[in-house]
Amino acid sequence: MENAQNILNDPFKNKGTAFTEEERDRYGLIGTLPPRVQTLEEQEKQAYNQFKSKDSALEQRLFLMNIFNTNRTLFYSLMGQHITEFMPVVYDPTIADSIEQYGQLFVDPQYAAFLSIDDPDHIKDALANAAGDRDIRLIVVTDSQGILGIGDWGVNGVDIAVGKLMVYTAAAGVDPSQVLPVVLDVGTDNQQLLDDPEYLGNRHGRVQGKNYLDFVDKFVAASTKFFPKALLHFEDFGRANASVILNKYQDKILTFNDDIQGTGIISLAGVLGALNISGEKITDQKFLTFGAGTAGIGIASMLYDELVRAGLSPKEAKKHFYLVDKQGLLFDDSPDLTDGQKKFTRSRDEFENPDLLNDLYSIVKAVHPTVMIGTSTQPGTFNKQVVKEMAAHTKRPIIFPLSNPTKLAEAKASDLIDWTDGRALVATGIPAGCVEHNGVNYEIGQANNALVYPGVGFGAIAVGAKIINEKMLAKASHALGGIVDTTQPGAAVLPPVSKLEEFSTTVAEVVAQSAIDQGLAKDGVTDAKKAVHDAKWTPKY
Ligand SMILES: NC(=O)c1ccc[n+]([C@@H]2O[C@H](COP(=O)([O-])OP(=O)(O)OC[C@H]3O[C@@H](n4cnc5c(N)ncnc54)[C@H](O)[C@@H]3O)[C@@H](O)[C@H]2O)c1
Ligand SMILES: O=C(O)C[C@H](O)C(=O)O
Ligand SMILES: [Mn+2]
Repeated sequence: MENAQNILNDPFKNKGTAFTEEERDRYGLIGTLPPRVQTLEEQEKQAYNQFKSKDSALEQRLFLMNIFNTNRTLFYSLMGQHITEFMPVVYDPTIADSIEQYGQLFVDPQYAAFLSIDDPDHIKDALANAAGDRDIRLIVVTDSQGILGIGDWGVNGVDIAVGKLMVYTAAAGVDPSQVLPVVLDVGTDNQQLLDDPEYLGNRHGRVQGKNYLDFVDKFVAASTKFFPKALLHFEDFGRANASVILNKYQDKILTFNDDIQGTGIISLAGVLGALNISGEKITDQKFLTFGAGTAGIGIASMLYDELVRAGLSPKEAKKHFYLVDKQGLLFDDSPDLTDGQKKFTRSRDEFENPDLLNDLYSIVKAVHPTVMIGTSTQPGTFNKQVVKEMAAHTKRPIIFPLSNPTKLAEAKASDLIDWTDGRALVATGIPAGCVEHNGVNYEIGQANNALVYPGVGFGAIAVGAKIINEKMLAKASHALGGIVDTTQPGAAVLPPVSKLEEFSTTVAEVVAQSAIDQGLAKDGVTDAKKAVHDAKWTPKY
């Protein structure tokens, strides 16, 4: 007979007061719980009332994490019913507050693996200890150098790995006992953390260069060996490392970079949705990406691939892009270009006064973009002057301020609608409420990779895909961008979070089908829908 406390303390097995009398007898639980047996529905009601009684989003989050830590079934059942309300609490933007205060708020390691660069010989042990006897199919790993837009948060970043995995289960139905959050603690350059007596990570600067890359390689080797069926999802690595790691591994193992690829897919989906509404063609658009880092380059690359798929030559496709970073508009001879940026630079002789193209307003005035996407971490930069200038030269300006969390967004949805008199087609990184303008209700799509990575990853895992490639990503974008109700005035460019579970299944199915069609699925898997259906976990006792 199992020890009662082992069951009650195991969030994957625990049902709390919902253990039936027969189960209490079988598992040696008699007398360890109050006598009344509750249903899942009764537990949910009581938990939801407690959730509602909390005064702040952070307190709500801490309460929900308490349930997560003790009973995964109850947590996900509750989240499934209140997905729109819970997403901003469990995930972005509230997750940013919990990351900043990780040491102060710490109560539970949440089954994560903490891998220390000071102890590389124990990578295997750490992974094995954290996984226990669980059959791991999905790993979200971060090194926390670029957490959302808030920068380097050292070991605290483990929360983003936990949070991304929560969305995987809530959205797509990944079995929560088959996931592993991992943080690579390579030190931190965040002085506030280094000075904080309550900081729980390695107290030294970030290890970089060869030693860092060797550590990442060791982690990849160990995790692919131990968990050969698992997808390795990279999250919030720094600008200098994210694309290097993706390029190194994307053709070799089942891996995915959310900030590059997930953000690329959701942005393309949003653009396709917007073009469905405006009736315009993608090949007629001029794209300006403001903040040409990990996400900005991921977005430009995904849009570029779409233009090529639409029939443009690589040379013509490239002409549709204008990348802006700290240096201003990026030219062939701009200093400090990253490899990703070099693919999309412009020539100075295209412009009358290239030396003046240092600020967003001047650039918008010179370029007349039709699509403007912000991944700059610079709040308020899509200001009235910039937006009015853009809107003066295009009928339906497509404007996506994507920087997270809330305090870093390039603009507020309501301002964009106001300044353009309802003409802008808007999506934001964080959730935005409906905007009323001149009697029309404008629904604002959320262009956050959370709307798409769960379906992509789950589809790939469900059919045992060998890799994730461009064709699968394109299928995911089109599946999402196609779910827009163009008949409704003020329609959103992306489907609502309330339907996250439904469209995550759609995305998973198209990705799974693409893997099968390309001969990249596991032998014997021929039916994508069935594979996705069979793999889906539902929160039930
Ligand atoms: N909505 C989403 O799904 C989503 C996904 C990924 C990232 N993001 C957000 O995008 C932002 C950037 O993330 P990232 O991972 O690409 O970070 P990053 O550091 O790789 O890129 C940020 C880029 O912005 C540039 N930048 C900084 N100041 C600037 C300025 N004044 N003008 C122009 N460019 C400037 C930086 O030089 C850098 O190239 C973050 O806020 C993040 O939350 C959103
Ligand atoms: O985490 C998010 O909300 C989206 C994205 O991955 C980000 O880094 O901002
Ligand atoms: Mn991210």
